[in-house]
This record gives sequence, C-alpha cells and structure tokens, in this order.
Amino acid sequence: MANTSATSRGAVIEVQDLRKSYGGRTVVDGISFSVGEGEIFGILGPNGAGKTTTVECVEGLRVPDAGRIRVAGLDPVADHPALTRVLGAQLQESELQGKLTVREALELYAAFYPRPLDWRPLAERLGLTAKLTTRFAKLSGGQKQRLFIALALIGSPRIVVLDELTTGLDPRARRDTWELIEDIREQGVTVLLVTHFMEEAQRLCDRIALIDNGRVTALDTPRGLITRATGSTVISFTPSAPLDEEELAALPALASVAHKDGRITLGGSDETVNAVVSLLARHRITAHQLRVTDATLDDAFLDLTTTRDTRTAT
Ligand SMILES: Nc1ncnc2c1ncn2[C@@H]1O[C@H](COP(=O)(O)OP(=O)(O)OP(=O)(O)O)[C@@H](O)[C@H]1O
Repeated sequence: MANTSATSRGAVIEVQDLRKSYGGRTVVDGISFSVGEGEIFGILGPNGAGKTTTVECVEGLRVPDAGRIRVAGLDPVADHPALTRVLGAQLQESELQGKLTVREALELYAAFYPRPLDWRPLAERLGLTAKLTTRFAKLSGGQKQRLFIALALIGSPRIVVLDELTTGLDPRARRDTWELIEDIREQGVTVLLVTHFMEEAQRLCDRIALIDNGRVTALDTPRGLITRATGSTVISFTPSAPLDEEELAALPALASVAHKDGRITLGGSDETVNAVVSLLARHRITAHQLRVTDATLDDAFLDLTTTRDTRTAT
C-alpha cells in the first residue's frame, strides 16, 4: 500500500496495527497510519467502518485491544492527562450542560489551558458572537457544532481531532469553517479529520486513509486516490448509436467504463478524451451531452469502498 507513513516533517500521530472488538465483533482490524506534524490527515469510510473508534483510541477515550498508538510521543491511555494539554478534540453534544451559555462554555474551556486563544475572535470567526448569552440547550444543531469546533481549538492545541467537522452546518458556515481550518494549518497545527464530505476532504486534506470494514483499504493524497480509482478525467456522453465494447475497452489510459440509461461514463486521462473523440468521428457517431470533467473524490470513494453498515450495533 502506498504512502502509509508521515512526511519528512516527522510523525506526530503514529498508529500501528490497532485492533478493537466489541462483544467479540472486530470493528478495527489492524489499522496503521502516521500523521506528520502540520499535516491535515483525513479518515474517510462508509458508516460503521471503524473511523470514530479509531480516532477515539487516538484521543485516549477508548482502550485498544491491541496495537500501539503514540500522539506527540505520548500513550493516549497511560499519559492521558499530558495528552489533553496538546490535543484538542471536538466534543459530543452530551458533554455540555444545557444551562451553560456559549460565553460561559468558552470561558470555562479557556481556563483549562495554559495558553488559550482569545475566545472573542474565535467566536466571531465561527459566527457565535450573537449567541454568546444563549444557553447551550437553546442552540440549533449547527450552532452547537460551531461551539464544539471553538472548544476544540480554544486551548491552542498542537493536534486537533475533528470528527464530522461540518455535519449539520449550512453551506456558508461550512465554507467559513474550512477557511478556519486552513488558517490553523498555516500555524502548524496537525489535524486528524473524520468526514463524510468528499469536497471537504479534497479541499482540506494532505492525505486520506480510506477505512472499510475496520481496515485501511487505501492511503494516499486526494489526487492519488482519485487517479488510482477513476483516472484524472471523467468523460460522459450519450452516443447516437451503440459503440463496440472491445473498442471502448482498448482506449488508452482507460481506468473505468460504466453504462447507465444509454449513457457511457469513462474514467481516464486527456489521452482517453482525444481517443474517444477520434473513435466517435471514425464511426460517425454523435456524442450527445458530452461532458469532460475532473474526477472527484466522490468517484474514488464509490470505487474504493464496498461496504454498507450491515453490521448490527450492540
Ligand atoms: N461502544 C460500542 N459498543 C458496541 N459496538 C460499538 C460501540 N461503538 C461502536 N460500535 C460499533 O462498531 C462499529 C464501528 O463504529 P464506528 O463508530 O467506529 O464507525 P464509523 O466509521 O465512525 O461510523 P459512522 O460513519 O457511521 O460514524 C459499528 O458497527 C458500531 O455499531
């Protein structure tokens, strides 16, 4: 497998052969990866793949059955008090008192850390300024989410773990949050990001581990994953007459072929585009609604993952 180790900047998170079972059912089955200092490392995968279990082991919130984890040189379980000084984590909803106001939560969490950020500009960036006196229980889902992001960052952590960073945020808030994460990266903070949003992963992540059925099935840069799965370019069209399958399969640099409702979608490269245009011209076939687009992580995700959440929760 390509690229499982961190960059030359040195690993700040190391996960080796992590295993975790619940009630005899293995949900993390030998996961390994390392994250370089200052890197944004994404974890992607279908529902139930083992992503949250993995990051919660990194945070020291779950105890692995086997494997070795080091975060800034610390064992997340044995060195948990020291870990909380270098690692910020997005909280789950239930961890905040409903009566706490946004301002009180920010001040309280800032007081836990030796070098907290000034919470006012952070609240401003996250669109929380108008909600400072609102109690937690009265916030909308998206506003709670923004508060959790603020609380993850307020301690000025060296490493931050964000599980479903922008789930529940409206498109504007999502984009503002992405800009905030990019600013944090500029300051050298390492980010471990679990997400279901391909656009988010493609924009923010330096590298991505695809997890499926408790294993890392691919680990690469977003571009590397896309190219591996579908090629760099997607060509789709509806031909005016049937095309010969063998001729299609022989197109240069072809990575994938799909047929749906009379429409053909090819994954490949610029070379494939030129060849398919020549092929159509040779046979005097017209390509209706011809579209040539860059391949996306969505295409790669569908190609590289297989499971649905078919397991029963216990
Ligand atoms: N405390 C627990 N006890 C029993 N089973 C659990 C527990 N936590 C998680 N699981 C199960 O382990 C599997 C992996 O869960 P996990 O939350 O790590 O997946 P995930 O990849 O984060 O999924 P999602 O994308 O849906 O959040 C799931 O089938 C889940 O039901």
